[in-house]
Amino acid sequence: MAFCSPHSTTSLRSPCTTIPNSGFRQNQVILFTTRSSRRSNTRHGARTFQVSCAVEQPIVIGLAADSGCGKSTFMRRLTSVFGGAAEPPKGGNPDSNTLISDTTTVICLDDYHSLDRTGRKEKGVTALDPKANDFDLMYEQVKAIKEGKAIEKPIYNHVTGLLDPAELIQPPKIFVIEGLHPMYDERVRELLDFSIYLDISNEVKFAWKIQRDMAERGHSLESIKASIEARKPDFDAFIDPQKQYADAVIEVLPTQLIPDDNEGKVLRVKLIMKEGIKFFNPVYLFDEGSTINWIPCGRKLTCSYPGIKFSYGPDTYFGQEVSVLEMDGQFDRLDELIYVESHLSNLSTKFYGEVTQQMLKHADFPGSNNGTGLFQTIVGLKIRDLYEQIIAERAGVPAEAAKV
Ligand SMILES: Nc1ncnc2c1ncn2[C@@H]1O[C@H](COP(=O)(O)OP(=O)(O)OP(=O)(O)O)[C@@H](O)[C@H]1O
Ligand SMILES: O=C(CO)[C@H](O)[C@H](O)COP(=O)(O)O
Repeated sequence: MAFCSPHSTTSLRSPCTTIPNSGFRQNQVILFTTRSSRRSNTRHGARTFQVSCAVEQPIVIGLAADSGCGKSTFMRRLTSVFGGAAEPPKGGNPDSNTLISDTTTVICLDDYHSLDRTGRKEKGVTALDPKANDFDLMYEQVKAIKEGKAIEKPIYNHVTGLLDPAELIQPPKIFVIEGLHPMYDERVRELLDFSIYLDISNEVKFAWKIQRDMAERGHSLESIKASIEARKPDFDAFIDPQKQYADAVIEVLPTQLIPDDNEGKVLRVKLIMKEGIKFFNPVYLFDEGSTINWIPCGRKLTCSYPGIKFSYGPDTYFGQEVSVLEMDGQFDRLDELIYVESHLSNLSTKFYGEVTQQMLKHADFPGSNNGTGLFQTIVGLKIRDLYEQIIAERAGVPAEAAKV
């Protein structure tokens, strides 16, 4: 398919020629960004220009969390709810951080690091520091995607620690920005149709990091501790405060079912859902708005020590009204989750048992036997529902007609 002529003559990667299998439609707006220097650890000459005029307007979802806190796992669950597998852009940089499926494109905001690894070291800043990130470009490009324009997004290469040449990102139906700062910059925050924060307590983060970085990456216990400690001041200053802006927060804490537990294997997980968000109806247990404690273990749910406890009720979070659903403990048999599912309402499922089916499908993902997997799956379903309602509203048709 051929592109129209750009309004600017900046030298680009074939902006006006045929790109096979690009999926571009005629009359689509394409916003390109170029940078004159790739080697530099700061960005120079970033520019954008428009090619023609256009069409589809994606919904934009923000997912914030610290590194190693389950963003990728969550994204795999979300993509699966829409069907189809998510893959890096075909034929592109093998170290791309982007994942594309039929419906969703997930970009990692690490790609907006303005300082590479050496640059951060020289300046004595961490990747969590806003000074190491280009929020102007992030805003400009998320806005462009939201307007249905394609972008040339930079790539931060986690293997080399360098800023790689940009990759072409086309507007999908659902555009997810995941990373350290999706809700940090007010301009970017305003573009989000829905936002999620994964709030992993220090104890649990430490346990997960040890599990991954010691077992899979050969790091020592001391180096893991040191890395967590080194990040903590900037995490507290720049990442953690974003949770007040999230429409849904998944908070992961040590269990209260085992006194003084320090293993971090059994988890207490809270799904904190803001009230009054358009197209988002919080999930509830038994009776909307009531306060409920429920121990489902018994004839219909097999539970070994320490058991499972659910709680649900209204609360406030950063001064805002929320509903909180909590699960402490873990499932012995995932197929029995259907019993729990049948007591939850407003799940936005398309058929009875869809939550259980999704969980069984990804039983090998981290957290599938506890509230992290359950609540990530539920939030995935809520995002699908939100998308369908937004599309229906735009088209002026009933939500049923916009089902994916
Ligand atoms: N729900 C969970 N239960 C137990 N462990 C988990 C869970 N989620 C993530 N982990 C652990 O944390 C590791 C990192 O998870 P994941 O890759 O999803 O996080 P991430 O935020 O995308 O990380 P990064 O930003 O470093 O790429 C996993 O390999 C696993 O060890
Ligand atoms: O906080 C992070 C988000 O993933 C990373 O540490 C940051 O992107 C820097 O990456 P690297 O350690 O590969 O240089």
